[in-house]
Amino acid sequence: MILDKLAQSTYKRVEEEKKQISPEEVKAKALSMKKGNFEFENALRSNDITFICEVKKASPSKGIIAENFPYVQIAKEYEQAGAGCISVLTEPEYFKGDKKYLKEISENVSLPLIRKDFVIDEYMIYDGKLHGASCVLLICSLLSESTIRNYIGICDTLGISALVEAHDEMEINKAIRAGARIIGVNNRDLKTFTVDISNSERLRKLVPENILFVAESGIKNNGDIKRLREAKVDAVLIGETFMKSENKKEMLKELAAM
Ligand SMILES: O=P(O)(O)OC[C@@H](O)[C@@H](O)c1c[nH]c2ccccc12
Repeated sequence: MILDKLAQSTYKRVEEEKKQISPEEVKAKALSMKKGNFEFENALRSNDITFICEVKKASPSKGIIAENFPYVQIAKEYEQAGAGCISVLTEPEYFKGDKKYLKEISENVSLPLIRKDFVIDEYMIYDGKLHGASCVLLICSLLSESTIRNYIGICDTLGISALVEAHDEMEINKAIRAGARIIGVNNRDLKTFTVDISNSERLRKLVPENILFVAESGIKNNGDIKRLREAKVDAVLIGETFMKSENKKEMLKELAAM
């Protein structure tokens, strides 16, 4: 399965990173920064659906999505278009992401940013904070319930949020028990790569209203947004549809239309 490969390669990457900057140093540096104000989750609490727009060059399911990849400019366009938050892929091998994209984008836009990566070590949370993240992704199928709870605690000390990603009913319950304040449902099945928006519609019903809910992946048009609005999701996470669109402002307007 692709997630196993991703986890393995991430593990190796983090071991290399620890040789450059030790875990103690990354932690101390992150803790010495100004504590965040949970900007990411606050942005999701607005009345209407919040758009989390993703900066993504490639993916295992689609290969290269954007040959031309002016990441800072893309992030600025998202900000001007009216996005609520931005997701930045930092996984280098399968998504062609980079931590420097996150850092540079944080220096050029003021929207809350999520570090989109496969967090398997607390090192990545502290390092995410150092690179300007207001949120990290915690994937249920990669982490135990107690680890998720522990990582949310680390995020709390830094004033950043955790988006806990679930695929099915069991993982939703795991996320709730672990104390998630934001749960994301990936509409893409990572075994088959097929997408189905009804996954979000179905699982939304299992999540209490006080927990923020994000529908992720495979969102293409205004009809999809209408369905998800009706299902009472708080936010949508959209990558490919925006990355492939020439005019991101027009695209967001079209998607958001009531
Ligand atoms: O490009 P899409 O289909 O709009 O999907 C965006 C986002 O949901 C997807 O990139 C994603 C969802 N969960 C992830 C976990 C890791 C990496 C990437 C993802």
